[in-house]
Amino acid sequence: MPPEKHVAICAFPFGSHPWILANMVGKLATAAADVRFSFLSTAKSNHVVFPPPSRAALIPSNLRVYDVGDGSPAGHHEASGDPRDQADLFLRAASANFQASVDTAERDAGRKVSLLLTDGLLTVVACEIAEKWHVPWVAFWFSAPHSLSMHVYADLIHQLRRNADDEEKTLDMIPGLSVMRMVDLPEELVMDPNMSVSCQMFRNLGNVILRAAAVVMNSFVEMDPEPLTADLKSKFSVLLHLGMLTLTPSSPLSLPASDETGCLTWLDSRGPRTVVYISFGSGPLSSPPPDEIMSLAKALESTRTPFLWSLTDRLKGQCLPGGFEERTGAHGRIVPWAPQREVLGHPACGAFVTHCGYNSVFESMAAGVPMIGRPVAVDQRICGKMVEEVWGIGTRVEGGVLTEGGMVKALEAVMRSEEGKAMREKAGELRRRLAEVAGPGGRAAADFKALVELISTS
Ligand SMILES: O=c1ccn([C@@H]2O[C@H](COP(=O)(O)OP(=O)(O)O[C@H]3O[C@H](CO)[C@@H](O)[C@H](O)[C@H]3O)[C@@H](O)[C@H]2O)c(=O)[nH]1
Repeated sequence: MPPEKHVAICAFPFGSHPWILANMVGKLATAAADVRFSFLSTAKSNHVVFPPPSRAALIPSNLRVYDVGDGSPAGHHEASGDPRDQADLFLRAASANFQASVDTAERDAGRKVSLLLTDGLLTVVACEIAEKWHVPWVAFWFSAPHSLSMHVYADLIHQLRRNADDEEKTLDMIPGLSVMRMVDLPEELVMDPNMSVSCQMFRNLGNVILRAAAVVMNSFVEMDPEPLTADLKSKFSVLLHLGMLTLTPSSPLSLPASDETGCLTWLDSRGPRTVVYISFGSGPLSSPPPDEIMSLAKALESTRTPFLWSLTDRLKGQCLPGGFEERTGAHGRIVPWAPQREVLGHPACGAFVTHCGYNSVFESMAAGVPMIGRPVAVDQRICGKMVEEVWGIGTRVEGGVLTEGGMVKALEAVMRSEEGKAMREKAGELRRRLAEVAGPGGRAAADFKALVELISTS
């Protein structure tokens, strides 16, 4: 007999988003074995997240993966160039492309879709499809809860933000956000909505997401400021907190954690808390400009700080000073991809230079490692601010950009000073707290059960 329920999952196929969604869906498919799940993303993203044949074998049997068009014009192999243009092309065609793939998925399953599960960034598209098909939809919010709140209050923010002088105004009219300023707003919220399809969609997101049957947060209710959580709870029909989806026990579909690049073995040979780990996330939009990468490299070389750097071959070729790898080979290592969670959890890891992506910040916190933040885009200013000003577990680089002098100071402060010791102690306290709330008795475990129930009965 075919499974009774059929959940279609719409992925936003950029950066870490499809990985985290796939990890979550892997867990849901295991927990709700009689529900059919159809995971829809671009061929390029599916090929990375579910590469054949080895990882494909790990996919639960009730989960099928379908390719959707990436929006590139007919005749082009795939959208190319600026990642923002790729996102725009994808979003422009997303509604039609998802609907076409769902038709195939429904034919394969012999069942109509009963629920749509979507990345929160696809809110406008998902709402349009779900309302057309008369099915409920659930949105996953993978970023900081603060940024969701900013989207929900976008109209109010836009009324109050009239000119450049307003940039330093705090957002104290929004519950739980009094520490944030206008200038910390995610850029997709402040971009001119007439610029592109994605700008329009992101600008409308906050109003439309209120119509979701449920919103699932990638955070722990116990870790978020109470006024913020209480306010969001009052706005949504159902608000669930599944904890950091990359932290809680992984499904077979979590990000690759194997140590193919030998990072952990290399760390084994280093002293406790001596190595600085560097990564600017999983997508090209989050990398600082080449001259800043160059300045960071110079600071690592001049201070002889042991380092492990996750840096793509392209950036390595473009941005490092000539002969850098040869000169620093005795104390540094560059790899194209690192098993980040394991690296941060290694005793040799003393600090993390990060773009302050939401997952990276929480992975560092879960490992008790202090951070040096260089926020680059989207929600990273918010996360950087939390790290430095609210949690006290790191510092942002001087002037907001990487310079050799600023980086030397930051390394000294975090790796070797009393200030750095205090940051590490606070990070250690948060690590213990996170371990407690992520456990089987925590709220995240109860909310996961509630989501499985919702999926199985909607
Ligand atoms: O060598 C590497 C590099 C990255 N990662 C993993 O990749 C993920 C990166 O996630 P995140 O830190 O959130 O960065 P982005 O991939 O850049 O994430 C995008 O999506 C996030 C969630 O919406 C936002 O917070 C960020 O600002 C946005 O850039 C983390 O789980 C890392 O552990 C590795 O495992 N190895």
